[in-house]
Formats: sequence, structure tokens, C-alpha cells
Amino acid sequence: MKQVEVYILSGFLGAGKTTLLQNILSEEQQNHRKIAVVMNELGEVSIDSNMIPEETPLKELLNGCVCCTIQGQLEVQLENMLREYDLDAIYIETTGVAHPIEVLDACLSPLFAEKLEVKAILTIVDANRWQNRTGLSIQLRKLLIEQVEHADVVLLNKVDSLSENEKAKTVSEIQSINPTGKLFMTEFARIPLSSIQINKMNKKQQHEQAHVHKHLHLRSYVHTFAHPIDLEKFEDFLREMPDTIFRIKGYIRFSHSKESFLFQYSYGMPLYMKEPVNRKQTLVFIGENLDHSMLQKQLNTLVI
Ligand SMILES: Nc1nc2c(ncn2[C@@H]2O[C@H](COP(=O)(O)OP(=O)(O)OP(=O)(O)O)[C@@H](O)[C@H]2O)c(=O)[nH]1
Repeated sequence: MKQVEVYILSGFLGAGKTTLLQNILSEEQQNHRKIAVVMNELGEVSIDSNMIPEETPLKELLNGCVCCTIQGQLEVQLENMLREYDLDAIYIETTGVAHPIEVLDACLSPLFAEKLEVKAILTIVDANRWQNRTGLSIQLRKLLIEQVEHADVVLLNKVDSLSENEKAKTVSEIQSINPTGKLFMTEFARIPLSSIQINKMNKKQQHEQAHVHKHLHLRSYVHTFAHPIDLEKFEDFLREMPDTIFRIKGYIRFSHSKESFLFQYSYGMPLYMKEPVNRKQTLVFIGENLDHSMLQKQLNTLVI
């Protein structure tokens, strides 16, 4: 099945996300690819959506941040997009205060495991803002760093206002936070698409139901159980799990009951909610350095 590419555009307020999106869309149009955009704004109206060409399918998520209050709405909008259009890629422009992990998390719903492929988190950094970040609150400074830390590609934008020395200093600061991501200096977010579109994963890795994001630092693993599992063993598994697994979500059934559950796990807290529809028992794991074969082996032992 064809997977639709997903790119998450992150970056602090005013860093240049919309400018980047406009550049991307015009190049994608020249390449004749079918693109859709999801725009998330904290306010009740979207200003930036007017910048998107009319022919581009657009869904707006207003009045909340997709990484927290309206995460569920993103799932609904992605589902609608996939139903309504035959797409090559979806670009998600997040609010300037979104945590990229949480947005990634929303895109990795088990509902989309076979339909979407998250290709990259692109973070755009306002060079001036970065230089003056000490003026921000600790929380916002932390957010700025997290946006850089989890990016696959970082664009250091607005470098027109930096001296050569300032550029060198900023580049080395960013590289020390994110040594493996690609880093580009840009003006008005001008960058060729080929630099930000990371090559597809190879077919071999698609095998064994491992939904691998080869180029993301954060990775996901999708596991489907053929039979209900043992609750006690599952809870032992959760207790012993490495803390580099940040998030688990999906549908699950236990051997002691006929019911289906929506299972959510984040920051050490598991949550089970009864699920009225009997769904495929698929769990999505998100974390760093996930050992897929080890996980698979451990999860297989939970089935009785
Ligand atoms: N001088 C300069 N200005 C830039 C550059 N890139 C973008 N801008 C300007 O910065 C302002 C904010 O850019 P946007 O693309 O709207 O930023 P954004 O990240 O989408 O903003 P929010 O959606 O509000 O978070 C606009 O006025 C841009 O024209 C650059 O490289 N240099």
C-alpha cells in the first residue's frame, strides 16, 4: 500500500514556518506532487492559511495546540485527508509553541500505521531569537532547545542579520544540541526540497511490521498481537521497560475479558479505556534507540 509522506514543520513563533511552507509548496507544485497542508494555530482564526494556494487541500486546527489540547482533532483531520484525497505528502505546520514529540505522537496513531510515513521533523530557528534566548522564560528556552534537539533537519533562518562570527557561534551551539540532524543556514527559508526530503527507508526494513523512521532520532515500532494477551505479564513488561520508550498507544485485548481497550502510556502512566469497537490489536511504541527485535520477542511472550 502506498504510504503518504508526512513532514512536521516545527519552530518558534515567527521563525519562518509559513515562509518555508510557501517555498516548499511552490517546488512541490513544479514536481506535480499532490500535497495537503494541516495548519495549527493557537488562535481562533488562521492568518497563515491565506498564504496557501487555493488548490492545495488545507485543514485548519484552530484554537489550541495540536501537541496537547487538540491532538485528537489532528487524527480526525488526517483521517479525513486520507479519505478525501489521493496524496503524495502532508505537511503539518505546528504552532510556534508545539513540542515536536507530541505532534509526532499524534501522527503515529495505530489507525495510520500502514497509511502514513513520518519522514522528518523540520525545525526552523530564528537566528535572532536564538541569540537573544536568554530573554525568554525558562520554559520557552527549554522548548526552543527541544525543537532543535528532536529535529531531523534544522534550518537556521534569518541569517541575513548575523555577522560571520555570530553565524559560526550559533551553528556550533545548535550542532552541540543536535549533532546528528542536518543543519542549513537560510534566508527567507530558501532551501531546495531535496535537502529536506529525506530518502525513503529501504524495503527490507518495512518488513516484519516494523514501522521504522530510519532518519528520525525518535523511532516507532508497530506490533500487532494475533491473540489476547495476559494482563499481569503486560504490566510486568511495562514496569521493566526502558525509560527511552516515551509513548505507547493502541488497541489491546486481555485473555481474562472479552472487552477491547484503547491503551495509552506516557511519562510512566498507563491508561486503559474501554473501546466499544473491536479493533485490530495494534500497539505503537515511540522512543529513542528502540530495539525492535528485543521488543518483538518480549511482546510475543505476552500472548498466551
Ligand atoms: N529578515 C528576515 N525576515 C524573515 C526571514 N524569514 C522570514 N522572515 C519574516 O519573518 C516573519 C515571520 O515569518 P513566518 O514565516 O510568518 O513565521 P512563522 O514561523 O510561520 O510564524 P508563526 O506562524 O506566527 O509562528 C515574516 O514577516 C517573514 O517575512 C529571513 O530569513 N530574514
